[in-house]
Amino acid sequence: MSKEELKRAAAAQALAYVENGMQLGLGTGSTAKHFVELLGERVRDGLRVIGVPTSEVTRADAERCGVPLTTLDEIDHLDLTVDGADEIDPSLNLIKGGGGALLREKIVAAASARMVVISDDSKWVDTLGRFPLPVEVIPFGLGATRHALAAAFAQAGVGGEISLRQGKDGHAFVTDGGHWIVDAHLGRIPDPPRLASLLSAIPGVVEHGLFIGLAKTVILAGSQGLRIVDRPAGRV
Ligand SMILES: O=C(CO)[C@H](O)[C@H](O)COP(=O)(O)O
Repeated sequence: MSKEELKRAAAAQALAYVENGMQLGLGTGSTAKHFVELLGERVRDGLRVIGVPTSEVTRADAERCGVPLTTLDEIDHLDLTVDGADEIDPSLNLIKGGGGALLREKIVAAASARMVVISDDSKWVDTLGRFPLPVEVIPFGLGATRHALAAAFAQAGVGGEISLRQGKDGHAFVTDGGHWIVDAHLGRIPDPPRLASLLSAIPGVVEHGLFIGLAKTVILAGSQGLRIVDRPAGRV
């Protein structure tokens, strides 16, 4: 199976968690796009759901696929969010934000009773950090924010280069919220919850790509088939 087929297989399995009448968070990225397309097929067959997209790209995909949409202004909670991830560890902590949608993705996941992550099995790692950690920042005061980030990384016992993400036009990549993203090349994050708290305390940081304790279930598709992993009880 190709990587795209694996992603689609994981997305198809996530449909098993969808029930009639549900309010759904719709993730961003190539794997989440498969889910939106498959959900659209079900909607055309009569499934009644309403979705909140986590990015403008996903909004356009969902509209194209005929999935009815709302916002977290009109409703205040979701039953289920289905989203991809860049890395997943055995405690089901995640790195997200490779596609630049981490802020809306985290708001939507936090408003959901359940977050199901769909992925091919290449994203499963023993320790988070090989994938550069995205941090969404306010453009104002970037130098000071970078300095504070470096201090937080040192305090957490990690270190590495911090780079400002660039868009296809060669300028700073701008998120749907009008912010910038820096990617921190840390290699290894031994204590993700501690690093997450340190990053959240920095004024210029809008949000970071560590998703701690949000994913309840991960559906991994690999050459041997599907593996469903639920978060171990009591683990953050
Ligand atoms: O966090 C994300 C976007 O901000 C994506 O879920 C993540 O980057 C995975 O994307 P893909 O499914 O394309 O590998």
